Amino acid sequence: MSVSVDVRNLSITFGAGPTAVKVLPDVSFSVKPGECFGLVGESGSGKSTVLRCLSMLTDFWQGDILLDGQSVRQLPLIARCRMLQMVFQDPYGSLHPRQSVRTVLHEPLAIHGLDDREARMRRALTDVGLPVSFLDRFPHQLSGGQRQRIAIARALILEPSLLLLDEPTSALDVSVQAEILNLLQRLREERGFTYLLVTHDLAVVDHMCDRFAVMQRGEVTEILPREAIADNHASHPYARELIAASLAYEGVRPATARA
Ligand SMILES: Nc1ncnc2c1ncn2[C@@H]1O[C@H](COP(=O)(O)OP(=O)(O)OP(=O)(O)O)[C@@H](O)[C@H]1O
Repeated sequence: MSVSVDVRNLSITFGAGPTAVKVLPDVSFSVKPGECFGLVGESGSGKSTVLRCLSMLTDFWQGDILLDGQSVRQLPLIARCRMLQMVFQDPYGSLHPRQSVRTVLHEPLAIHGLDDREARMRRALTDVGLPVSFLDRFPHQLSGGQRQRIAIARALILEPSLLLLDEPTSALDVSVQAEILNLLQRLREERGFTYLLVTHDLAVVDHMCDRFAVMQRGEVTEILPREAIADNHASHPYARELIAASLAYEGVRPATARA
């Protein structure tokens, strides 16, 4: 269930002519199978854009993105969806208000022609710690944390190997954040998923990630192991500053301890 990720010389420009902006000039990093790799950095540094390029939600980039050595561009849509899934920041915006949980979970199974659909939907709900009776609920009948669990269940239902997590807890209150992070941690331990996790919060990196890249203005300034946070081992000035600010703010206690 694990997959490696190689991003090589990824670049993208939005717009054309005099208003064109090169948002990612040249990004490279690798993620090992089963690793949780964080992307952190200032707002607008291009973290979400990297995930969108990886998932081909944005497809006009240059460079190479390889999943287990295979170019993501060469993967047919169906195969790509089976290999990687994305969980977005906003559990309110990512679920259609008129679709029941059953519809949300059933749709990918039908598109991919998978059988045993009822059993798969029930298992997905159980996997994310929700009762199967939630199949008949609509988004407005769910709390923010429950919605995010449904978004995770939707991502899991096709049994992908790689999850792209775009600030999966930042729209949630602190105690719910810890629950969702613990859920993601448990799922990775059980299934061996590879995670690529975008976050603003170094406490989340400290809790979840094996390594992380610090981004600034579309560039990876430094790639560090999680252990570099506690005693601020970074050598790039921006990475050092970011970690120092985070340590000063809250001592980068694990997110679970803050709940
Ligand atoms: N479709 C687009 N068209 C034009 N500019 C875009 C587009 N998508 C992103 N950008 C720009 O690219 C830059 C990087 O955006 P991105 O969302 O990747 O940053 P981020 O690091 O994830 O930010 P945040 O932490 O605030 O979510 C921003 O300046 C943004 O305005």
